[in-house]
Amino acid sequence: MNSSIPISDSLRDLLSLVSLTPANIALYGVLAAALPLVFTYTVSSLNDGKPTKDGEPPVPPYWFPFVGHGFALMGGMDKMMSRYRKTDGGPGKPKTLTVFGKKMYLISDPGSILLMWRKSKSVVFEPLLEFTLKQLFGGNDAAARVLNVGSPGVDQTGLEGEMEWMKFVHQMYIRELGPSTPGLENMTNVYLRELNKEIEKLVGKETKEIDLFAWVKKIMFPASGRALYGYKLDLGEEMAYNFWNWDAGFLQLVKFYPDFMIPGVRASRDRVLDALVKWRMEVKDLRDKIDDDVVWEENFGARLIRDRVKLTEQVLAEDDHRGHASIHLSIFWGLEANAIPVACWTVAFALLTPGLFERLKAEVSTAVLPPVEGSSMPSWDVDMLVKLPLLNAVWQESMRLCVSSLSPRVVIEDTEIDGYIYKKGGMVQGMSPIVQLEEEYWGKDVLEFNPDRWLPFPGESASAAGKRIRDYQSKVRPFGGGVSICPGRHFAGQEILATVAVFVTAFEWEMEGKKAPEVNRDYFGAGGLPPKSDVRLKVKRI
Ligand code: HEM
Repeated sequence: MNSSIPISDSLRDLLSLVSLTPANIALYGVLAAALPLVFTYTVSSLNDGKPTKDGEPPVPPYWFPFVGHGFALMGGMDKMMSRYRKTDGGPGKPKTLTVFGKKMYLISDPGSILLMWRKSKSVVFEPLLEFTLKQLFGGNDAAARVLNVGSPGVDQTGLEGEMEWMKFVHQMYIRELGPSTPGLENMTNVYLRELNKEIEKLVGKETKEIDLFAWVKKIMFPASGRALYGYKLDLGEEMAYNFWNWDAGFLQLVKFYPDFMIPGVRASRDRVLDALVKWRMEVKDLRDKIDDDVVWEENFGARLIRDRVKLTEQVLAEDDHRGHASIHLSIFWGLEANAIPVACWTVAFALLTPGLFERLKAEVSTAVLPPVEGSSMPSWDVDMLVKLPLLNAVWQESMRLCVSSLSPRVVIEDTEIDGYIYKKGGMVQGMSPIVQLEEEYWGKDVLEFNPDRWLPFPGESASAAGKRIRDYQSKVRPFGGGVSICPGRHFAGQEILATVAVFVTAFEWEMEGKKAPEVNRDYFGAGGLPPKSDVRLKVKRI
């Protein structure tokens, strides 16, 4: 008899579950909503770690049908990858994500990223040009059309027979920004001259307290702007404010944030566009009066810009001011937005890493030349400067820690990379920032600034050191790769190395007890990363 009591109790429990009380209705609602999620998660977990039936990289488990990995992605690609990294027990396994029915492939093995760049006929950047131009640089349909002509993976209906603007521009990059070209040499010389002028304006013999990052930005923004765009573009304080205010919202623009969530970002970008409109109006009639052989002059700056202005005028209506300005803004952003933060970090580490300042000062003194007439600042043998091992090591290590460049591509034909199939229509992200900070490649001190890892270790043979350092170089790719690799990388290198040389040579610094700030990694994928805080130092001219 005793045993009947529990049976009737459980029956009562069961009946109470099926009776339709409001509490039960709510419970069933929750269960009904959870069921598809649990089902999706269970099925996707069963396939975890295996290639898909089409041979694509494995799909990590996810909960939400259709939304797929969308929510996880919103939490940040870096956090997502570090979770997968833990589950995989090692680095470098590629992943297929599904996001609102679309495929996104994440590649985080350095060798596979390189292979992906080499497949430049079927894995291309061009289908993203229109999005980039409109969403980030404020371009219009007419300007997007210009970039789309001849672009692989972009429907060419209605574009046949028009000029392939991007093709010409890529040729110009090689001609004007390539190593040892007169274009590059002149830009670097102008940059150094303008850097010196800005410094002479701002620093004297009396000691001054500064915020290091803000101060380096203030000096470099007009100097590098003039090296590319000449003297007629407004590079004053308001322009700088608008530029950095817009740049700070860059990731949110990529994610289509509305204006109320990023107040002032689009408005600041429009002010920068206005400045470019004003500049073009002022200089455009001079373009045919300047000899083709002139590599740099004050109106257009570098010949590259003069040639881009001429080319753009062949394909856009003369009065499409926004169209012209947005195309000119893209290279202006490339120039300022990445190189300046990287230079700030390189200077900060050079000054604030114990013992480094004196070593660097001694090394760069071998490339110093007497000041040019009319200047109180040293000048430089740039060819020597760019070969200095410690200076380069400091730059490489700063980029490893402080640049977060993704390399987005679209698959336009099914493509095999390292044994996996990447399907047409999918988007690919080369996850170089993950490689740069992977403990298995760099060791326990992966997050520490250690320029000496880029130099031969004590007792290491030259060939072993060369091999190790080449291997390291293959794991730091801040400039992307393949045919869309950053064309400004040689100028960036020269300008950053020269800036560090000037900053360790021409000033007396008071930096007792100060440390380089922490890197703000919330900006994953944004290029040159900002610091979490500024650092106050005292400085005066020697
Ligand atoms: C440290 C500084 C810099 C970094 C980290 C950087 C990074 C990058 C990256 C990651 C890309 C995309 C590459 C890819 O898709 O694989 C890129 C493209 C580009 N960069 Fe840079 N960049 C820097 C400096 C510069 C400078 C100084 C200029 C101008 C002189 C410049 C102009 C450009 C342009 C025009 C593109 C687009 C290329 C195209 O149309 O295919 N960049 N940069």
